[in-house]
Amino acid sequence: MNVIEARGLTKVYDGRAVVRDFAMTVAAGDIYGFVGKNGAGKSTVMKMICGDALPTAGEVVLFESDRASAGDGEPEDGGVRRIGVLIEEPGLLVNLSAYRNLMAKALAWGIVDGPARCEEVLRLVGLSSVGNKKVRGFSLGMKQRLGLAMALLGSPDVLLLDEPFNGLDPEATRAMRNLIVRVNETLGITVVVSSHVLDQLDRMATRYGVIADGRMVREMTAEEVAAECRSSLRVRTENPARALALLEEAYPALAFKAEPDGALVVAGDYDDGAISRLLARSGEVVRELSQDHRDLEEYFVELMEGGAQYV
Ligand SMILES: Nc1ncnc2c1ncn2[C@@H]1O[C@H](COP(=O)(O)OP(=O)(O)OP(=O)(O)O)[C@@H](O)[C@H]1O
Repeated sequence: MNVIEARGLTKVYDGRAVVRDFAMTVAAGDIYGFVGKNGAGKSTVMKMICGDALPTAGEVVLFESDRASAGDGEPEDGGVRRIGVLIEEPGLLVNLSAYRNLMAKALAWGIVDGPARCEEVLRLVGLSSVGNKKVRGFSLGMKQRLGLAMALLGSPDVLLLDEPFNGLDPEATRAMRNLIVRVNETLGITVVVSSHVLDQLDRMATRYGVIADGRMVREMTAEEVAAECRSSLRVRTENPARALALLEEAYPALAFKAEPDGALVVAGDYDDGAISRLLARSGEVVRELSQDHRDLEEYFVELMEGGAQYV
């Protein structure tokens, strides 16, 4: 089931479209890595999904039932209550304890059995031992985890987390990442997490969406991203045309590209040793045989900068 579907989503601020004809699909169970540069429109999209901002045009369908479309006026709750949100500052009252912050929200939301639920989410995010301490003394990482506890309070089916690693040190970043994976795996909560910390997304995202200039550049699975980033093999021989013919004949499942300098770039599930032996056996003089690895960051920067082909 798709838990979020955005279609033709557009948001205009002060006469400027900051999100344009935007499409996004998040399936149940995903950890959806939402990638984009500063100002690309990530927060605005997330606000439209959770009902904090109304779209100027287009619609967001939650849990496959219609909710917010342009010009609806006040959004109805067609699923918004099933979304937990951590966007920007968690809005904590620093003179109150973590527990009291949670209780204030539990009361405002009319959450049944508030005290037990607050204890439960504190335990979930690893803050039980400091639940009665004032938030004023919390580190940024603890505040972010409390923000996550607030988002979890209403037992959501989906979490929207906007830049949850911002400003966190490596240990707090790891704790936050582990927490996100745990709520996804053990509670079955679908998570949309925006971040430009790509190596963190790389360790948890099951799908990705890349936004540039307010538009969706591409959505893809983690496997598709891994395939794009897989190593390629660069082969330079004395007689490139003959080498290409030999390799194409021997390995029909691989992809070959001829570079302007005569080198062949081999992509796919290749065995570099076998290729080297084949060329040597056939009398081809190999001048270069090297692996070329495209890293994730490089790939996403390419997508964000070259994003001419929008979906
Ligand atoms: N309430 C608003 N009024 C006017 N312009 C806005 C408003 N909110 C966002 N913008 C503008 O919309 C654009 C997209 O902002 P948004 O915060 O959605 O981007 P982002 O991808 O989340 O970036 P960042 O990572 O920096 O938060 C920016 O140019 C921003 O200045």
